[in-house]
Order: sequence, then C-alpha cells, then structure tokens
Amino acid sequence: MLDYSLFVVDDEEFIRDAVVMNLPGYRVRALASAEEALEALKQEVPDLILLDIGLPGMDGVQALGRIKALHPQMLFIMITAYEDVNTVVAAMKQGVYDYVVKPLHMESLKATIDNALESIRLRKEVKALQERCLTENLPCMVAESHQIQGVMELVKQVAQSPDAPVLILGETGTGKELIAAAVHYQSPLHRGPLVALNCAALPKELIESELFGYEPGAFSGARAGGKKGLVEQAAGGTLFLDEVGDLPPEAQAKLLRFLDSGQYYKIGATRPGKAKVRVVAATNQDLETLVAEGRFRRDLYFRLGVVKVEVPSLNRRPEDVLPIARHFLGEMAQKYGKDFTGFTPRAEALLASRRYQGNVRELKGLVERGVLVGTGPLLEAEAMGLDQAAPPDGGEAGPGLAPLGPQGLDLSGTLEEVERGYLGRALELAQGNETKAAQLLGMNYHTFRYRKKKLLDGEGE
Ligand SMILES: Nc1ncnc2c1ncn2[C@@H]1O[C@H](COP(=O)(O)OP(=O)(O)OP(=O)(O)O)[C@@H](O)[C@H]1O
Repeated sequence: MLDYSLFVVDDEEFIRDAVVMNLPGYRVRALASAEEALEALKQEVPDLILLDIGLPGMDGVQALGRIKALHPQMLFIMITAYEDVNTVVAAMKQGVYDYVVKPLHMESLKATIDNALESIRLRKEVKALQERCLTENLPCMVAESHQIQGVMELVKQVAQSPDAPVLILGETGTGKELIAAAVHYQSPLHRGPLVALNCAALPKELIESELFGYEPGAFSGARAGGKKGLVEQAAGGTLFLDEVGDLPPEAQAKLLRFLDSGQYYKIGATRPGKAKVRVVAATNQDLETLVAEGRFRRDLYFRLGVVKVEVPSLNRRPEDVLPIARHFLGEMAQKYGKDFTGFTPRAEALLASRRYQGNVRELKGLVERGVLVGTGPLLEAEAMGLDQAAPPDGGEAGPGLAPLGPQGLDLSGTLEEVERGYLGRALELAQGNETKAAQLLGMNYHTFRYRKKKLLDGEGE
C-alpha cells in the first residue's frame, strides 16, 4: 500500500484546517508561510505541495521557483484568489500540476489532488518495481493480465525443477526472453550463469562450435587454444536457446544427446565433457510444422517441450498495454533524463485501442520515440507518432501507386513502404507465426525474417 504526504502552505488558518480535516487518508503538514515550507523541506520531502500564491513574505510563485530548483520532480497545486489568475498562468508555465481558486471547494480540490496523486502513484509503482528488479535481480516483467500472471505462476513452479527443459512459445516481441530470464532467476540455479544464444543470428556452420566448443587444431582456422562452448560456460546455470527452430540438424542431434546424458563432445574431441545445465528454448515458429516438414527433430521437440510456456500476443491481453507503457515511460524518462509523469488521456486511449503486430517490442518503440521527441510532464500521442500512423486495422496492405510527376519519385522508399504493408498484413493473418507469414508471401523464412527485421523492427541491415 502506497501512502502519500502533502504540504499545505497557506497563511489563512481556516484553509489549512479545512485541508487537513478533509483529507483524512493522507499525511498532511500545514504551514503558514513559504519560509516555513522551505525549512520543513529540509526534514521531509512530500509528494505534493498545495501552495498559496498570495503569501506574506516570499510569495507562492517565488517559493515555487526555489522549491523546483531543489526538487524538480515535485508536484504543485497552486491556491489562488480569483484576481490572481494572470499570476497562475505564469506559475503554470513553470510546470505546476494544476491550480484551485479560493474560496476552496473541497470536492473539486479533492478531485484535483486525486488526479495528481494518481500520477505520483504510477511513478512510485514503477520506482518500487525497478528497485525490486535491481535488488532481487529479477527481470522487469509487467504482468497485470490474468494470462501473464498465469504464465508467471507456471514459470515459478517449473523454475524449481532445474533438470526439466522449458520451451517458450509465442509471437515475436511478446517477452519470451524475459520469461527465460525469469525461469533462471527463480530457479535454484539463479546464482549460476545465464548464457544465451540466438540460433538465427549465427551462420549455421558456426553454431555447433559456438554451442559445444572445439579442441585445439580441430579444423583449419581453429584457435590454437581451442574454444569453450556455451554449454560449458553455462555449467551450473541456464542455457537459453532463442529461435531454437533455426538450429541446424547436426546441432539438433548433439543437443538431444546432451539433454539425455548431460554429456557433450567438443568438435575434434574423443572424450565427452560433462555439464549440469538447465536448457530453456524459445521460438516464434510453429515447431510442429517444422517437425512435419522434417526440419526439426521430433524427439528433440518432445524433449525440449517437457514444459511448454505459451506467451499470448499483446493483442490478446489488452489490460497489459497501459501498465507496460507506463513502465517503459518510467524507464525511458530515466534513461534520457526527462521528466514525464504519465500520458495524456488521449495518448492512453490511442495506445489502448491500437493493435500491436510487433507486440511489446512495438509498444516499447512507440514510448521511446515519444520520450525522445516529447516534452513533459505528460506524454502526448503526437510525440509517439500515433496520429500519423493509422492503427493497423488489417484492411489496407499499403499505399496504392504513388504519383510520378516531373519532380520524380523515391522508388526504393515507395517499394519498401508497400513491402512493409504486406509484411505486416501477412503477420497479422498468420497471427504472428513467421513461418506461415513467409509462406503467405511466397518467401523463404530467412528472407522474410531479414526483411521484417529491417522494415518492421527497424533493426537496420
Ligand atoms: N511484460 C513485459 N513487461 C516489461 N517489458 C516487457 C514485457 N514483455 C516484453 N518486454 C520487453 O519487450 C521487448 C521484447 O521482449 P523479448 O525480447 O523478451 O521478446 P521475444 O518474445 O523474445 O522476441 P523475439 O521472438 O523477437 O526474440 C524487450 O525489451 C522486453 O524487455
């Protein structure tokens, strides 16, 4: 339970008393002047300050500047007499949260305070979560929806049996890597290493030596001292194999042997090595299709999938969208040193009603862009590009023929735009299954992934 403290700074005693009496749920400190408030701030920093503008001595606007200089994140609600409205405008420009006009109407003051405290609550929640992640070494997995809570519950249970492999299935960007980290950190092996390999990112010929290592002189070009493989590096911990569907056949056979016996052969070795490693694998491909097509060993599929964790797409758990967006807002604001307290209501409505082909990764990209481009304290839809980018509704596949006038045309940019539309549409039709999406477009899976990474995920060449 989060608790809040606030200062009310007003020279009129009955206003101070009214605020104290009407806000029983909060710790309220009543102060009669700006000077007293500055003194009190040396002992205690509240969440919110209600600050009268017409104070004797140092006035409210001067005090606002002084306090902001010391505590830039502080939220203020200014209290003003009606005729002070011009001064209020000046104060609003200094970034105060809101203002109320005397005589005070307690109901509307309470509503204003509640709104301000809501943004503080979110800030505190994110901070508490981030601190927990740091101290407990937990991956920051925001899990509001019952679907992800169910996934995390399963993860907690299976993490306890470090001999059981875990297979994580889900569309790209749903958080499979985070879940793999959660399996590791909640397991008895959490003090051991967590070693990851993206099987799609390495040329097939290199995967075996990367995973199992090689002996000195195993092949021409081998390092003189040989090489330790990832299996050996992960001993006593967890090996995470991302995009496991891309594992070439020889590596599949060796992995199966390792899972069955705990033994492996380095390339060029005559005697086996031994390592105790928990294997967690993930894929966004349909492994059953790969098995049916003879591209993935059935026995390995069964062995890896002793425990299957299915991560639903973000579109299937809309309750997660805003909590995850707020989590990223806190993270990005800290990363870029910017002061954001939340989203505008319109930005929240647009975020919540949008569909996410790229799942959480796409949402993260939107918020990051917003934080970079926008100015605080509330992040607007425009800064995230939500106005120009019409939400993908699954209908249009891209622009029609762009006009070619005497000024010419950026043909490659236009073609990329069309391709981007088709890639997105195919992914949507295939419900995020990249193997199926590639088939729909008559593309080879690897070409599809390469083009998707470049055009949809913006990951460059
Ligand atoms: N529930 C969540 N809470 C917070 N961050 C999340 C959550 N889910 C995903 N993310 C973040 O979204 C990004 C994409 O997640 P991740 O890399 O785990 O996806 P993935 O399913 O492994 O994707 P791919 O299949 O493309 O490898 C990461 O930055 C991750 O930290």
